[in-house]
Amino acid sequence: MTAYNEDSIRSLDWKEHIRLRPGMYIGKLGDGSAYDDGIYVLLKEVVDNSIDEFVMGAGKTIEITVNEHKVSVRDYGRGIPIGSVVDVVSKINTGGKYDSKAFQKSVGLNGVGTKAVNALSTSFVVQSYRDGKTRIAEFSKGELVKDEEKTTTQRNGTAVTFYPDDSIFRNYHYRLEFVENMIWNYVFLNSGLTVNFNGQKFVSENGLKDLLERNIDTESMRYPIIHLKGDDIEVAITHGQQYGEEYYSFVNGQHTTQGGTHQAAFREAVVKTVREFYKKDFDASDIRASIIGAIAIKVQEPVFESQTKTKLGSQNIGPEGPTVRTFINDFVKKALDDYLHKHSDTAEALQKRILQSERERKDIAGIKKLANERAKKASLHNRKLRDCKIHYGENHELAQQTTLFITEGDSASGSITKSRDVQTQAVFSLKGKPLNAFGLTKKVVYENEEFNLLQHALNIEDGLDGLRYNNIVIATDADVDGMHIRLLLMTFFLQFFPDLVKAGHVSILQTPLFRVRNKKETIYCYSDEERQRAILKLGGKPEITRFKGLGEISPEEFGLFIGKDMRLDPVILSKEQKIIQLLEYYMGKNTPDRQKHIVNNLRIEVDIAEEQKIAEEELVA
Ligand SMILES: Nc1ncnc2c1ncn2[C@@H]1O[C@H](COP(=O)(O)OP(=O)(O)OP(=O)(O)O)[C@@H](O)[C@H]1O
Repeated sequence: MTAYNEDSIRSLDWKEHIRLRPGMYIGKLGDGSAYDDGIYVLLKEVVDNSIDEFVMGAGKTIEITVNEHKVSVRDYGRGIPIGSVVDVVSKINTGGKYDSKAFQKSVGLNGVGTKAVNALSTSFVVQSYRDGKTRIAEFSKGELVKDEEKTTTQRNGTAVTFYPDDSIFRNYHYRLEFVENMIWNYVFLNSGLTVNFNGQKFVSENGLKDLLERNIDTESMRYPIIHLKGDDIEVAITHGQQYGEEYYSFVNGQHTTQGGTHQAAFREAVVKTVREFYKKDFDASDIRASIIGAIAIKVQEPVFESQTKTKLGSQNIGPEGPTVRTFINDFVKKALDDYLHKHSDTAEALQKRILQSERERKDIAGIKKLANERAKKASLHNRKLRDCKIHYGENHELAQQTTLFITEGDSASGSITKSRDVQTQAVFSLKGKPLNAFGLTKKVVYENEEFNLLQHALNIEDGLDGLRYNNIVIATDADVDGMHIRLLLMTFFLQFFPDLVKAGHVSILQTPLFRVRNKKETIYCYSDEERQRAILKLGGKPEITRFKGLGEISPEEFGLFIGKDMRLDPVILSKEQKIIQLLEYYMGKNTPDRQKHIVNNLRIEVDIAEEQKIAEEELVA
């Protein structure tokens, strides 16, 4: 046993602590391929401060520039008081928001945000402009390297520029699609605010109504968006054509991607109000089918269930307020009921939609029952699924990391099974190519054994609430067959579970194309460019191996690619994307260049194009 005495006791200074336990401050590390990776939290911590200035009535415009590795934010707020510029970003629990009433409905008043960004950046520069004076302070990993004060003619405000530390965020790069989404959410939730992001102007007049319009296929809407606003609450609702429900929820401007008490109350309140309005005891699932809703509320001292603040746990609106549930229910009941009374066309369309869902549900009730019995039996000895121990949604610090790999072929699934982390990583093995689900109805999800078991493994039959894994990772070979399986799986998800894709749960596993090594070092390369860099780096004549399929990679080696340095390519739907058209285009029967289309629209162009090229070369050879 090692000695335990005074010398064993250490006291970390603030930056050491943040760098030792970054997860405590900013959640997941990761390379930026998931929307909830830490590098986006860094960005948010800085922008949130500028938003607070806007909320205080200072500075209607915020300028944000993000490239793959660097973030700059300039606001025209009041500017950090010149004498405090260094302290507010480098002394823990230092801030100007503790006593202010104006900030009571903010997401965090801990005085921690910028310090975390500072400590986790190789370079962090903060500059305040205030009444003719400016002070600029520069840090590296939290260490002050420069501090200068001079006069200025620039407008008041604050500018922050930082580069996340790539020894902590390995191989990271900002995905601009994710950042763009964040920016949109900021402007939807702050009317009157203009954000200039990478030279483009973002502004919203109609808040959550604009949000829904941006996120859904407006042509498929069953009736015009219902948009209701009250004190500290705003909601928007419509019904589309897609399977599943889709919600966007916010608390004090924070996007609660995992929902929470407010979202649950909203779902409940809509059902209740609708039933009362039509005086019919509709099945809740028929009212909710294809619903697309958004809700934003303000709460005093909100309580979150996770440290990344993605799930609201608050039971009450504030220390003296009503419960979240009562508050939302009262508002929806009155406002939605009023609205339906005043808009009979909408009321009619809504009822029609509910009745249609009811018919569809009854149509497949028989087969559903059978399939569920089958799945129950199968899950007792479900050979397709090798489960992990922890699941998403459980109150466990590793719940965010839960991952289901969907693989094809015995060798690949064997490798993953052997090298995975049994705590958080599960494997679902497909037997050959899945069915092309394009154009089929939900019935097939029950009829087709593979789909049925997959649906049960994920536990998403009745919506995403019970989802068992945060990340659903398609892990197929990078050849033509593997690509085809990928497309088929994406078709399945896009068609029947678009909410899963939109919520950012689905991605594709990148595996290295090459291994470059000498006696001392091994570098795995995911592109030709990386291979060239590796050869330069190692010098001499390193050994170069091309990996052709997942099956060729040994389990030991595979462990490296699904561990800490796992690279994922998220499946992202862009705003212009209409799922139905998209599927028609590339999974329909008569479209010769559909592959090109999916490539562009799913934003994984580089990889597919590259893999396609390689696969074609291989076929020729
Ligand atoms: N853009 C800004 N304009 C004006 N003041 C700022 C700006 N950015 C930071 N500050 C000041 O620095 C303080 C510390 O900011 P920091 O982000 O570290 O913590 P916080 O916002 O107080 O709390 P949280 O931990 O929730 O982020 C703020 O309270 C504010 O007084």
